[in-house]
Amino acid sequence: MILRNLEDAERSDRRVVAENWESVRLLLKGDCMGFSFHITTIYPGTETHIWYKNHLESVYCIEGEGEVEVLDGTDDGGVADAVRIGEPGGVEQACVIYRIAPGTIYVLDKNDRHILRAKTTMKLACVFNPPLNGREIHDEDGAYPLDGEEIAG
Ligand SMILES: CC(=O)NCC[C@H](N)C(=O)O
Repeated sequence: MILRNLEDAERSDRRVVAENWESVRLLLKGDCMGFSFHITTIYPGTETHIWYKNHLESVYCIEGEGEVEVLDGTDDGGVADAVRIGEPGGVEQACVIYRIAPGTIYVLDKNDRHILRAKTTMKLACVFNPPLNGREIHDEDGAYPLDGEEIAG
C-alpha cells in the first residue's frame, strides 16, 4: 500500500509551480499504478491553453468556479447549460463552453484542445493516463512529453 499526505507533499518536490497553476503530484509513474493523481490549484483570473496530445485527463472540481472551452468541436455532450459558439457543421471557430463548479468532472477523452479559465481559485483533482513522471510543465502547445524528469523515491 502507498500512503501520502497532501500537506507533506506540498513541502516536497511533488509540488510543481507554473505560471497559471500549481500542482501537487501525489501519485506518479514510479508508483506503477498506470495513472497519476494530482491536486491542482488554478490561479484566479487566468486563462490557460491546453492540449494534452500524449495523455488522457479527467478533472474533478473540488472548489472554485471557472469554465472550459473545447476547441475544434461542437459536441456539447448533452449538457443542458453548455454554451455553444459558432454554427454546427464545419465552421472553423465552432466550440462549446462548459461551466465548471464543485462536483463537476470534465474528461478529455479525445485529447481535446481546450482553454481553461478560472474565475476564482480552483482546486481540481486530476488523473492522467499514461501517468506523469514528475516535474513536467506545459510546452508551447500546452502538452506534456511522454518521458519527463522523474522524482526519485
Ligand atoms: C487542469 C489541468 O490540467 N491543469 C494543469 C496542471 C495539471 N493538472 C497537472 O497537474 O500537471
